[in-house]
Amino acid sequence: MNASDFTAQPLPTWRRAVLKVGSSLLAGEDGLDPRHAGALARFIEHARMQQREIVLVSSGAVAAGRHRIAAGGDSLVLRQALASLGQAALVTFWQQLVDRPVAQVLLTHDDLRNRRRYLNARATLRELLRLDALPVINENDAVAVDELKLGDNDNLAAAVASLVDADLLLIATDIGGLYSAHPRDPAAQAITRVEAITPELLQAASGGAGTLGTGGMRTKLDAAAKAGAAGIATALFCGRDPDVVRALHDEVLHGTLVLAQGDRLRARKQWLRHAPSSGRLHVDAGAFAALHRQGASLLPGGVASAEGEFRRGDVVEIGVEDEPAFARGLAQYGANEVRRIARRHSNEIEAILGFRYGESVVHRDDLVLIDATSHKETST
Ligand SMILES: Nc1ncnc2c1ncn2[C@@H]1O[C@H](COP(=O)(O)OP(=O)(O)O)[C@@H](O)[C@H]1O
Ligand SMILES: N[C@@H](CCC(=O)OP(=O)(O)O)C(=O)O
Repeated sequence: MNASDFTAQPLPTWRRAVLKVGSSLLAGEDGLDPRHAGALARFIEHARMQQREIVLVSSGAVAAGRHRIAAGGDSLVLRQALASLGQAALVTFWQQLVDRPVAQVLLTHDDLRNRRRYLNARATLRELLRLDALPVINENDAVAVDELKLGDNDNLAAAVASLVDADLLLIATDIGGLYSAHPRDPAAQAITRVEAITPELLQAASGGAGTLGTGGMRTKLDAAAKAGAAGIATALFCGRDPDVVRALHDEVLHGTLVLAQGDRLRARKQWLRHAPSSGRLHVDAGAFAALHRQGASLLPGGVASAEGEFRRGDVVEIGVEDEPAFARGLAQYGANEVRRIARRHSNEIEAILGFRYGESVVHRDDLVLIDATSHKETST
């Protein structure tokens, strides 16, 4: 069983991806081992040169912690302690492999279910990408408890892919991709393309993890199903094979591609178009032109006033004075905050409010233009 079982295929077009790297690729005899991570780091740097963005979800804290302290057993609380012992080493490990600042972000499922924390995590990650830092995400193992735990970083990576509006989820593991049965079965066949995740496939993937990993192929398929439902394709590949990783530079996948269910942007824009709105932003002609022609974000300088009592994260309509709305989007700031920063420069937000979620009132990723007369969706 190796990567040559998987015939080459093009990667879907992408501009922002989440790359998940499993413990199976990082754990060595003396703690974390850069042998396989080096090629992945070069891929991350190559993507950056092509103006692409990568958010890294990296396992390996438990493996790093195990090396630092002699402790037997495998209880949940011991794993949590080991993750705490190893997390700093994990982030330092990645920092040594890439040329720009890395930023540690620890998340739990609970964070992503809580509306305020979800929005804050999203704003922080966007800001890190804008600053050209490499976010390195891991589960916040010390506080994750059974019922709140995402269970594994494969599912965390899928949630993060939706959170940051990624176009692609890349999962690097220690095997070439998905097989029709556990790879210990000599009859197992490589599956290069998955159009729908069926109960049979889930069954085929349920034979358990490798010695170092946690979830095995099953959690990777669960993650691919979640990403797919959000319109994001998943590519599973072997991060131990430098040729496989190198091929990604040329948009070629030797592994398994799990297709998305529908188009991500369309699904999201469709939702924005129909979700109930909680208020309205009245904008000036300059903002109208910027949003319409350049696909820009709505900055506070272009906002004349806010109507309604919307909160941060609510859907709002956007219109010029009292004309019919020409756009809809998610407000980055609540109505009272928008009233205070309206007509001001983005640089002044922090001085006025005492905090800042980002420079825009509505980010362009969260904006859909509508034809004010026919209310048909137009492109942004
Ligand atoms: N149908 C299958 N196809 C491929 N791998 C499978 C399958 N079923 C179980 N596996 C196991 O999943 C492992 C990869 O998952 P895991 O050990 O959790 O790695 P990681 O640390 O990268 O998450 C493989 O090494 C393999 O042993
Ligand atoms: N948060 C844990 C990883 C849990 C996990 O999902 O591991 P893996 O199956 O190797 O991706 C750690 O950093 O060790």
